[in-house]
Amino acid sequence: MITVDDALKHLFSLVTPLNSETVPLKDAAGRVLAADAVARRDQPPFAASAMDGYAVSGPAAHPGAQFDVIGEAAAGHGFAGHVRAGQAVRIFTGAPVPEGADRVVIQEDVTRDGDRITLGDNLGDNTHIRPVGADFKTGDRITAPRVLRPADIALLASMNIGAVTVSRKPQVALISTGDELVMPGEDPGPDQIIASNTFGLKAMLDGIGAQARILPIARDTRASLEAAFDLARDADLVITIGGASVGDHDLVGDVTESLGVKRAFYKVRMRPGKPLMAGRMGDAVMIGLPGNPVSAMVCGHVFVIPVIRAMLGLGAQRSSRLTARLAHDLPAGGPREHYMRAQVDGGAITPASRQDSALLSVLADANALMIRPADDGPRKAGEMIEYLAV
Ligand SMILES: Nc1nc2c(c(=O)[nH]1)N[C@H]1C(S)=C(S)[C@@H](COP(=O)(O)OP(=O)(O)OC[C@H]3O[C@@H](n4cnc5c(N)ncnc54)[C@H](O)[C@@H]3O)O[C@H]1N2
Ligand code: MOO
Repeated sequence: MITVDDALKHLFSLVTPLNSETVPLKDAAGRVLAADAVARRDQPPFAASAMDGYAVSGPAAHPGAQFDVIGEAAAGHGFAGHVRAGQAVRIFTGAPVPEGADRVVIQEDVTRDGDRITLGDNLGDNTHIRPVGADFKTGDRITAPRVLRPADIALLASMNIGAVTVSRKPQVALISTGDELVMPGEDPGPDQIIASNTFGLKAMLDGIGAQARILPIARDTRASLEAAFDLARDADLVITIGGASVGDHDLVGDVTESLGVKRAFYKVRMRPGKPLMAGRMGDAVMIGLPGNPVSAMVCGHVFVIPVIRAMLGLGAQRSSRLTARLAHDLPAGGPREHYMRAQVDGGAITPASRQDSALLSVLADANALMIRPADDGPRKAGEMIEYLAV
């Protein structure tokens, strides 16, 4: 059995980052920017008023000063003339500040009588003008790689970038294996249960920028499993679930081997998730996840998410760990690195009382996988311990 870190290293060595494609900006949220985006203009492109008021020459703006209003500047419609001594231009938020003016006095500080204004007593120092390029300048860059968040999309739009270069979405084929499984919504026989793992994993992987496809369930025969692999031919990542252990009906290892998969490893010193395997299947990475539902989801967090991120060009890094304070004492741990379903609340972490890897309800109640290193000694309440947020 190898360690989690070594298994991850093997997995990363199987990954080649995917190529890129160009997508319209409106479809780019959550995608990974694959080439720097370069601003095509200054923003604002002109000195702009930040408030509704009157544009005047700054030095003349003192309490009681009077000006003649000679025109108007609105957003989208600037004032063409020049503002001279004793003159003001009515101005609105977002409008270009006219030539000769370098200050906007907000309308709350002005009394207007016909076309004449008088400034009030509390003018302050703020010019209420946003200089050219205050937000960004032509040539400013958003650097790749970067997962595009809504704020990035708004910034790209403002830079007048209508389409962006992003990493292609990893295509993932998810194959459940086992005669006991039926799809959600179907009518299970007395010895059957519902396939849950492919659904949980699709949700997890689609959520980080992959495109996962749930294939028909492979039955416990070589022919059925081979047919499923055939359907997965164009995937970047082929994931099987179940059939990975040592039972008589656990066929994934045998079948993948006969299909030419060179196994990079089998079995990891972790709990849950021990019977994990991985290798290369043609151009694709193949990962065989254990069937127990919590094991499959934990392996998704620990291994599959980092693999997808590496394919997206985000680097070869394990999932980021946080730390929390143990809420109570723990007895010594076991020989495998243990990802315990846990609750983090106000900085304190409490592992669930039941840790059986079949219990999806416990996983759904958890917001953390608390990580106990292999052969961990007893722990005291208050000690800091690492976890993955889930
Ligand atoms: N003698 C031993 N038995 C087992 C060992 C072992 O070392 N020696 N390891 C145990 C561990 S740990 C795990 S994890 C399981 C994993 O076994 P498999 O990967 O072969 O998984 P299956 O036997 O096919 O299924 C296990 C369990 O999970 C259910 N299952 C499978 N696929 C799905 C799915 N898509 N959705 C929902 N549930 C699924 C399946 O019905 C079984 O109940 O082996 C232990 N045994
Ligand atoms: O490793 Mo199994 O995955 O402990 O349940």
